[in-house]
Order: sequence, then C-alpha cells, then structure tokens
Amino acid sequence: MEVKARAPGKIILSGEHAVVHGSTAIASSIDLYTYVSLRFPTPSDNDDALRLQLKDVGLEFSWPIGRIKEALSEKDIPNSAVPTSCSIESLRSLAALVDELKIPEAKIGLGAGVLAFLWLYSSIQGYKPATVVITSELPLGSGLGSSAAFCVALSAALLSFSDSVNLDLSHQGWLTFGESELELLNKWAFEGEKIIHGKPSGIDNTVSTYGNMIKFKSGSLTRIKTNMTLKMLITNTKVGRNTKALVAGVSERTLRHPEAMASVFNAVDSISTELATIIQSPAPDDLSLTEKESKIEELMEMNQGLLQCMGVSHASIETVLRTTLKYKLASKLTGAGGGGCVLTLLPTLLSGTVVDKVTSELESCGFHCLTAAIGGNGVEICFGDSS
Ligand SMILES: Nc1ncnc2c1ncn2[C@@H]1O[C@H](COP(=O)(O)OP(=O)(O)O)[C@@H](O)[C@H]1O
Ligand SMILES: C[C@@](O)(CCOP(=O)(O)O)CC(=O)O
Ligand SMILES: [Mg+2]
Repeated sequence: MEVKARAPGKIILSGEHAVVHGSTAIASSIDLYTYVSLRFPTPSDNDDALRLQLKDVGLEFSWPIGRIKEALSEKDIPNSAVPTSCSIESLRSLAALVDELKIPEAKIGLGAGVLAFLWLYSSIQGYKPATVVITSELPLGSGLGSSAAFCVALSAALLSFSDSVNLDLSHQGWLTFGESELELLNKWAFEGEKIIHGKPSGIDNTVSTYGNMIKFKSGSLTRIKTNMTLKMLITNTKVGRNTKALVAGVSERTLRHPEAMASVFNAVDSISTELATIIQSPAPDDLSLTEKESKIEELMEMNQGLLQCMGVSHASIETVLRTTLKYKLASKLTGAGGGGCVLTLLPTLLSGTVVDKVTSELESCGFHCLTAAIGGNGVEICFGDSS
C-alpha cells in the first residue's frame, strides 16, 4: 500500500517577518505543490532500512532503522497523536546522523530538511522501515514556502498510516482530512518548520494545510473570503537565501532597536488589517475594483518599505522593484527576502502586452517569472495510484 500526499506552496501578501513578532499577516496558497509518497516494504522485501529520496536535488539517503532508534533511545514511545518538539539532545543525535551523509557543501541547507524528516518520521511512525520519495514544483529556498509544504505533505503521508486519523483507504483520487485531523497535521508540520526555520510564526504551514487565503496573527488563523480576484506576477531573483538566518537577523535588529522595530511591526499590522478589509469587502461596494487595486498597490509599496527597514531586502529585489515601476506596477518581496521571490500586482485592466514586456525585461536581467493561481485547496492525500 502506498500513500501520496501533496501540499501547496504560498505567497505572503503582507506581513512576513513582522508576523514572527506578533503582527497580522495575509497569505494565500498557490497551485504549486510538494509531493510525498510513502511505502512500507512487504516482509518478503526483507528490507530493514528507512530510505529518503529527494528527487529535486538528486539525493538519496538510507539508514538502518536500528540506527535511528539508537539515536533517539532516550525518547518515549512515539505517539502520533501528541505533536512533540525535538529536544536539544535528540536534535544533536539526529544531526550526527545527518553529518554522516556528507551532503555536498552547495546543498548544505538540505541538512535541516533531512533532520525535520527524521524527527517527523520517527515521532509519527516509530521505527519501521519505509521508502519516502519527495518531489516539488516549488523552487527551494525562494520564499514560496517549500519548507512548509515539505513538512505539511510529509506529516499528511505519515499520519494517514497512523492510529490518529481515520481515513477511507478505498477512496479514489485526492482526499482531504477532517477538521481535527488537519489541526493535528498542522501542529506536526509546525514542529518540522521549527527544525528548518528556528523560530517560525506558523503562517506557512497553516496556509499550506488549509489552503485558500488566511489572516494570521499570534498563531491563530482566520479564513478570508476573497471578493476579488488577485493576479500576481511572481519573479524569482534566483538569489539563494536561508529563511532561518534572515528571521534571526530581524530578531537581532529588534533587540538592538526595540522601540523603533515595535513601530515598524505595528505599521505592518495596520497594513495587513487594511488589506484584509479591502480583499473581503463586497464586490460591488463603494470602492470600484480599480480603486481597490490602487489601494492594494500602495499597501504593497508601504510593506516593502518596512521590509527594507527590517533589513531583508536585497539588490536583486530592488532591481525587480525598479523594473516593474517603469511600467507603473507595484511590487514587494514575499517570504523571507534577501533574494528569493518578488510579487507584482497585475491589475485587472492591465494589457497582456504590458505583462509580456515587463516579463521579458525581468527575464533579461536573469530572473525567472512565473504565474501561479492564487488560492485553492490545502493538503490532500491519495491512496494507491495518484496520477
Ligand atoms: N522538495 C524538497 N526536498 C528537500 N528539501 C526540501 C524540499 N523542500 C524544502 N526543503 C527544505 O527546506 C529548505 C528551504 O526552506 P526555506 O529556507 O524556509 O525556504 P522556502 O520555505 O521559502 O522555500 C531547504 O533547504 C530544505 O532543507
Ligand atoms: C519570514 C517569514 O515570515 C516567512 C518565511 O517564508 P519562506 O520560508 O521564505 O517561504 C517567517 C515565518 O513567518 O515563519
Ligand atoms: Mg520556509
């Protein structure tokens, strides 16, 4: 029996970083997914290893299952119903296993993902041999939430073969979880994100779990019902960066300038609140669609300015901002910044010719533009053949 899970990536429309410090943020899922397939060997396979294939980076690892048990020997019997943080001791023992893998220096960021995998696997499934295969449509480490999609899809696949969820194994095609199961899965995914990000707000795993658009503040979500279609151009600067380091940098700046940064976070909170009001306001209300879009553009520019104050912009991001401004289009970074992806609002009345021109100018700078549908389902699973 095999299970396949898929979880979407996300864009943050406003409030990244500030959300880690308690401000409101708005995020939406996108139709680019990470897929995790999980298969247990049959007794005749006589296989006693846990195998992990990371297809996107062309790497494959395996551990005799006894080595993982040994590394986590002080741990209680795994309980998939109780999301548990990885202790410092367990993290140290698992990190020693990951060190042995000799991951190439250029791909060293993957170590954190492998650590999160080992923690989630052993906590939810215990010490059983299995093969786990991961593929993704998301660029890794670019601000589109690949780490969260990885943790959410992994938690979904692992939980679907646990005692903690009750699913119809004969269902054909993609299947969603019930509310309490989603809550459990989201909590496990958050534990994985903590290993990858250090201090995540939880917005990325939450939007990947539930899908659509959400307002998120201090760990709690409000689902947003959109009353307008937002179209965004996503430009990947292809400048690599690491969310953990950027989040830590903002926290250090906050320690150095607590009052100034509190004002910055407060301003971001107001921007996100106003953005949510605009997006949710009834379609034919006193603000026309064009007026709504102009307000959103202004809020995006203001948010970008505040992200610069936090120290997470980058020369490549500034190039995207300048380029899109030539076409009177507003942009902001999305995710952790420091490179990665930039969002540009494409207003409803914008002509296709302008979109083509701005795209080709951005691509001539060496960037990669993509369009992704905003919103859509959160995590889903499929038993058997999921093609
Ligand atoms: N498909 C994947 N295969 C392997 N590792 C992944 C995958 N997706 C995410 N990761 C892990 O997540 C890390 C990137 O997370 P992060 O720096 O938060 O950027 P983002 O979440 O914006 O893509 C990678 O370095 C890796 O450890
Ligand atoms: C910067 C932050 O707000 C979002 C990070 O997103 P990403 O990993 O860059 O896709 C961090 C967080 O909220 O946990
Ligand atoms: Mg991430």
